[in-house]
Amino acid sequence: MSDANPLVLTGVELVDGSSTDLAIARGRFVDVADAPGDAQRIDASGLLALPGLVDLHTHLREPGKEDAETVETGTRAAARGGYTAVFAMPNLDPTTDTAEAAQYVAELGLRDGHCEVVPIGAVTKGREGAELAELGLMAAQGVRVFSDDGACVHDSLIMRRALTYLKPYDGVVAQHAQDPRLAGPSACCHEGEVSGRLGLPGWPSVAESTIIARDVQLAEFTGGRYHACHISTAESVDVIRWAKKRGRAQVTAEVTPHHLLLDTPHVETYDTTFKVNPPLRPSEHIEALREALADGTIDIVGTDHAPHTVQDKDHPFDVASPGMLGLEESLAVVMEVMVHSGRLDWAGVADRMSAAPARIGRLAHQGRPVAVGEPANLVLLDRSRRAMVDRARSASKARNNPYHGLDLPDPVELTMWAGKVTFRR
Ligand SMILES: NC(=O)N[C@@H](CC(=O)O)C(=O)O
Ligand SMILES: [Zn+2]
Ligand SMILES: [Zn+2]
Repeated sequence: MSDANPLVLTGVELVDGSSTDLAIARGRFVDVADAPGDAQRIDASGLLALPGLVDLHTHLREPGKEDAETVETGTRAAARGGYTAVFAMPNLDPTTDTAEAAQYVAELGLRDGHCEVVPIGAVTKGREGAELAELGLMAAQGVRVFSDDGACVHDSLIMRRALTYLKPYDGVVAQHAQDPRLAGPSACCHEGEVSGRLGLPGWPSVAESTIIARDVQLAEFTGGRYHACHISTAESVDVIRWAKKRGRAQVTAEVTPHHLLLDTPHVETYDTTFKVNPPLRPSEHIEALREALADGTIDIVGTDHAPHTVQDKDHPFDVASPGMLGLEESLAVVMEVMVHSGRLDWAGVADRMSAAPARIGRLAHQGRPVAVGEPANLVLLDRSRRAMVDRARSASKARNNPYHGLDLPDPVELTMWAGKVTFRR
C-alpha cells in the first residue's frame, strides 16, 4: 500500500459529466487551493471518478481456509477491482458468530487489508440454523450485517426472532435463500432441460423465491431489516417488486455479476468453475435481473467472491465446492451488461456498487460522493480500455475465475482508500 502523501488528480471527470481537479490531503478531498505545495500531481484527464466501490458480499477465507484466500490476497483483488470496502461473510473457521470472532476479522483487516474489511456476523451459532448467535454482543461491537450465507435461515421462527432481535440495533438479516427441501446439498444445476440432459441434480427457481416470499412477509410483520443475497430468478424479482410496492417492509436485494452475465449452458462442459449457489440460470432470468437492477428493484451488485482451491473444485460436478471469483471483474461486467446497453448511467453504477451497499451495511464513511470534505475513497476509470481476462494474473489466490478468456472492459486505473493509493495500473 502506498503512503498517504498529498495528491492532486487533474482533469478528472465526475458522474454528472463535469471535469475537475481533485486534491487529497489527510484522507479527504480538499479544496485545490488548500492543497499543500508539495502535493504530487497525477494527470487524470479523461478518467472517470466513481466513489470507491463497496462489496456487501465477499468471502475472504481467513481464518480457516488460507490456502484458498487470505485477507491480504482477497483485499488486493478488491483494490484491483475498484473496491475500498468489503463485508466479510462469516462462513469461516471458526465461524464469525461471537463478538471476539468479529473483532478478530476486523483486526486482520486493519493489519493486512488493502481496503476496509467489515465483519458480517452469523445469524445462528455455527450457521447451523438452530440457535441464535450472539447477535447483541456482535452488534455492540459494531456489526450491522448478519448472515448464515452458504446456508439458508430456513426455520421460520428463527428468522422471525432474528429480525425482531436485530431491530433495535438497526441490524439487517442477509439471507441465502435456498429451501433445503426443494434444493438440498447435492442440487447444483438450474432445474430444467440442461439439468435433465446432463444428469445433474436440479436446483429449481422456486427454492429461492418461496423463501424470499416468506421472509419479506416476516420482515413486514416484525419491522426488521431484510436483505436478499444473490437473487437469481425472475420469480424472486417479482416477490421483491411486490414487497417494495407495498412499502411496508424494509427489504433490499442483491445480484451478483455472474448472474447478470453467465447462463446455464456454461455448465455443459462440467467445468466446476461454473458451479455456484444459487446456480447459473437461463437467459429469461438474466434478462429479469438486468431490468430489476436498472429500475432499482434490485438495490445492489454484490460479488459473492468465493475463492476455492483447485483441490476443492477438482471433483465430479455435484460434489465440487460451489462458488466463483468476482471482485476483480464485477465492474467490468456491470459496464458491459448495464452501461454499454444503456440500461444504467454512471450515477446509477455509483449507486448500485457504492452508495447503496454502504447504506445497507450502515457504513457511513463509505459510498459518499467524490466531493470536497468527503473521505477520499475513489476509483478512477479508463472507460475505453478492454482486455482478455487471464485467471493466472489475478490478485486472488484462487483460480476459479468464470470470466477467464473473455474479452471484457478493464477500466480500473487507480483505487484510493482513505487518501492512500491501494492500486495503480
Ligand atoms: N456462492 C457459493 O456458491 N458459495 C459461497 C457460499 C454462498 O455464497 O452461498 C462460498 O462460500 O463458497
Ligand atoms: Zn449464499
Ligand atoms: Zn456468498
